[in-house]
Amino acid sequence: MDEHESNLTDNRHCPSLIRGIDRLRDSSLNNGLAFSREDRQRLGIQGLLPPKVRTSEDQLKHCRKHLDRYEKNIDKYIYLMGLLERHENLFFMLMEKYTSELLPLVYTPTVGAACQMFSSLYMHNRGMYITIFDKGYVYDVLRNWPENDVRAIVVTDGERILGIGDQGTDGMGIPIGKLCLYTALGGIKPHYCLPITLDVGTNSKAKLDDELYMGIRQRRVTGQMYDEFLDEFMHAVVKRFGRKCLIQFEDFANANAFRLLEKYRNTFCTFNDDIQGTAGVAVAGVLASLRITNKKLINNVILFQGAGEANLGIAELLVMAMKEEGISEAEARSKIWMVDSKGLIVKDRPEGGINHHKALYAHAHEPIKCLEEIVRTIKPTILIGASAIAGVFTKEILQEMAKNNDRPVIFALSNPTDKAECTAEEAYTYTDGRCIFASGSPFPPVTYKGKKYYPGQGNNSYIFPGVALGVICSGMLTIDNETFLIAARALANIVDEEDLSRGSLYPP
Ligand SMILES: O=C([O-])CC(=O)C(=O)O
Ligand SMILES: [Mg+2]
Repeated sequence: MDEHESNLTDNRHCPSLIRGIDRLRDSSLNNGLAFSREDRQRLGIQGLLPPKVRTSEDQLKHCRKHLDRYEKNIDKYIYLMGLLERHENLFFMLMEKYTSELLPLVYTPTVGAACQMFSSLYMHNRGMYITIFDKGYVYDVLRNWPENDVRAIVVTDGERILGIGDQGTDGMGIPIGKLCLYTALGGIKPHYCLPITLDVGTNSKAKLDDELYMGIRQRRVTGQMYDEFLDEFMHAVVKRFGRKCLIQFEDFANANAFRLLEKYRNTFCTFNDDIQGTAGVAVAGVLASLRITNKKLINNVILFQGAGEANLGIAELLVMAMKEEGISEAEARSKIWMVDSKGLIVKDRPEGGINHHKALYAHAHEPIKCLEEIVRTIKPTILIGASAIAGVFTKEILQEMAKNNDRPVIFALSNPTDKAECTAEEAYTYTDGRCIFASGSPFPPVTYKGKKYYPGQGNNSYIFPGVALGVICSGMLTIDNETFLIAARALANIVDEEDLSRGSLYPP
């Protein structure tokens, strides 16, 4: 085996059997100009490449230069995805070398913009598209995937991509991006990973009206037909790839996300990243913040703006963590308040709209609509937003948080960047530099009154690649919620004093 065949590509086929132009066309076996003269002779690729033989180091330098030529992030995304298609190993070497710089290009926030224009960017296939018209034949479609040893699938139906809503089939950018992180951060071999979009239609008028749109051109199928399709998919995955194949649900709409998790969590190897992965990262951030506020978790009052997948998932995990500090479930829930589109969630709210997940946090209180008034009344120590309402944490709200707390904890978790509840700069400025801030999408450091603050990125990317690696390595057949509390504690424990003193609740 030549020196550039990294362990990413092994145990799949016998490398020396794939020769000539096929060798260059297989992204997982291509070494580009790093093929040595001997390799070129031996593999029948002499003359198919320019004469220069480059070291991996030189290849990385070349990629870096190439990448830097692009000004717009979306163009960098296109370049990087092209590199992945041509030369997988080099792509992942680049990701490893420049992780923090490249993550926002391959993943959030750029991937959001990519999904919005995915059909018009389309150049090459990656992953599988299974449509509602394949109902009855999902297993046969899965048989078309050329790899037999798939260990993990990230699947979306594209209905709630980040905070930007229904993207239909174009939501595919998300499973692709998530699985890039499986390899780049979790070290999971690329050929173990399969991104899948289930296309049941889209309710996005922009997509339906776009003549370049690649998905099926109809409104979303719902109800029994949708459920049967999902059920067929789950069973087809097990039949095709085995019971241990991990299925990560990503960016499904709220009701389906909760319903499908309940339905499958005890019988399939599955988790929902938006509910459980986000919970893991947010709880890790909260646990790390306690080292700054010098409080026990149970001595906090936590207010959630938004009562969707992310916040309800975080709340559940916080309840679990508080119970471990010795209080009852009821007591733990009493410390958590939620706000949805109709205002503070309270018992017997006249407007109703409280499903059974939200009802767990509906306390006896006067109804209040306005978030500012809610913050003034409830006096939270921790304020967490995941409602995709940009700017909902106003100057007044941030000032109120600073008035009531020495070190207010403020998380603006919505993605991508332009959906954040407030910017890092707003958070530090309006709390006079005292807040402990984290956001879902990355913000650059902020200098306020001469001090530089480094906001942490409370994104589930700290959780899902590691959880997936653990699940795959241990052969777990189901994944309980405790897994995510363990992950949260593990993450909080590697936040060191230097991170905290820089204002960051997460490691770099
Ligand atoms: O993808 C991300 O950056 C985090 C996430 O799961 C979401 O916002 O849906
Ligand atoms: Mg997501």
